[in-house]
Amino acid sequence: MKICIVGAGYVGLTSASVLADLGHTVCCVDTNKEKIKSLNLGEVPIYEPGIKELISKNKDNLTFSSNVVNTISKYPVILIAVGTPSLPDGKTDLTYIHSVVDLIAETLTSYKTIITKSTVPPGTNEEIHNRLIQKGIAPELFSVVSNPEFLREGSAIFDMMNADKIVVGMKKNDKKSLPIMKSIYQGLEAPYIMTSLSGAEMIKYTSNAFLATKISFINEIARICDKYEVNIEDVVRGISTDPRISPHFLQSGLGYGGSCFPKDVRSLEHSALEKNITPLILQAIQATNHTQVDFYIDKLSSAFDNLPGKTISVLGIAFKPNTDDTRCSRAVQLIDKLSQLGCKVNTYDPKATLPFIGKANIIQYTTLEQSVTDTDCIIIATEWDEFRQLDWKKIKELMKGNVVLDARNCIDPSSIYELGLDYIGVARS
Ligand SMILES: NC(=O)C1=CN([C@@H]2O[C@H](COP(=O)(O)OP(=O)(O)OC[C@H]3O[C@@H](n4cnc5c(N)ncnc54)[C@H](O)[C@@H]3O)[C@@H](O)[C@H]2O)C=CC1
Ligand SMILES: O=C(O)[C@H]1O[C@H](OP(=O)(O)OP(=O)(O)OC[C@H]2O[C@@H](n3ccc(=O)[nH]c3=O)[C@H](O)[C@@H]2O)[C@H](O)[C@@H](O)[C@@H]1O
Repeated sequence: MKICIVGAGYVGLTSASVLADLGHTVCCVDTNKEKIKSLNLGEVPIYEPGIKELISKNKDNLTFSSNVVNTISKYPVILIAVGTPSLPDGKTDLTYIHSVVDLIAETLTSYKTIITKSTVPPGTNEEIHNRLIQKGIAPELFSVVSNPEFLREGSAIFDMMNADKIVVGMKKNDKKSLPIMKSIYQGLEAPYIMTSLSGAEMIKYTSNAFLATKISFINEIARICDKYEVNIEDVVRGISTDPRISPHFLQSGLGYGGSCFPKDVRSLEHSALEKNITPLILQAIQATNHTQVDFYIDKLSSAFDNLPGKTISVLGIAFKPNTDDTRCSRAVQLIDKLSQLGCKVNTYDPKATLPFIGKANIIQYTTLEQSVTDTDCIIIATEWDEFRQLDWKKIKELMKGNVVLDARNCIDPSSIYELGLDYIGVARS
């Protein structure tokens, strides 16, 4: 099958490499000429384990182009994977989606299956269908399919190849799209969840909102445990043998970040408010998440007579391990807040780069050793394996002070205490 993937971001590139690996002829297009140029030179503009190798393995049937119109016009299957960021009021910005749909409308002369993989609010795919009709495209010339994506950054290839489901939303009278979707994903052993266009959109938002709920819930419980000197890990162990609860997504820490949970929970709140539903739980999830970084800074302040002026090494910049993505990273927010408080911040990340430059009291180092040297305190802000396995004896020799704040509950407090360092965590008694 010939598939054009629109958008060479995390989802577009993962889809392109996986679908090419499944044997399809794939062209991935993007308006960002620099991105396409580097992809055509064999470079991959994002860090995602395994993606470079998979692109290279499938180079015979995977191409990249910045000629979006030309490619869209030639391919019968268009998979849209462009960004859907938040507007200031939380509503989803559909500008990129609309511009792709308009390009499809301009060039459509033979039947196309238009698949929306980007996360879009309930009602969007119906709007896409109506937009094409309003532009004079005959309904028998196209089908719109909602096919949301559930991969995680850092394990994107694995997640797509081992999907636990393939959600397909279609219009009631659509008889053509299901066989096309099944042949696109032929080779993946995942159950199909069939629903309406808006049903598929709601499944995606509900999934992300539910996962974000688990995180904010456990962070709130950790705050209570902290006051009663109870170890949060004991509590999680104690509840998670119950299959109704499960052990997943109950890691307390700085809170959720990334390009999706913050924007998608806000977007779902916005969709609810538009229909006069007050989404109290969605609002509470966000309120807890927004105050997590401050909660950790308060904990840190209690370890010093005067926090401003101290030199702090923040280990981790990415919003989670195994990615270079810093969008809505809690680590970045922590770095920014500490610098605003008057601390000197050294930072280091194995893959990610600070999204801002030129702040006098923030320095990103290229080695961990440089970042921790002569610091009063070390904060683990992203739980990269490299930070879980630190040689704390060596680190202690490099540091000036003796405080370690584990903001991701990823190190064993006893290994820190043994060396005479002070371990600070939330609910890690
Ligand atoms: N990042 C993730 O882990 C996941 C993201 N999603 C959803 O997938 C969508 C894409 O997310 P990411 O891949 O992270 O986005 P991204 O921001 O990494 O990439 C989007 C790409 O689309 C390109 N683009 C924008 N307008 C275009 C146009 N008119 N024609 C061609 N290319 C265009 C941009 O230049 C950019 O390279 C979003 O809706 C997101 O919510 C869903 C599941 C996982
Ligand atoms: O729609 C999306 O974009 C994707 O959003 C998340 O994937 P992702 O953002 O890549 O990463 P997660 O592993 O879900 O982590 C999100 C945030 O939650 C935090 N988190 C995660 C798990 C946990 O137990 N505790 C916790 O604080 C992470 O540190 C990170 O900041 C979902 O897990 C994917 O299923 C979904 O496809």
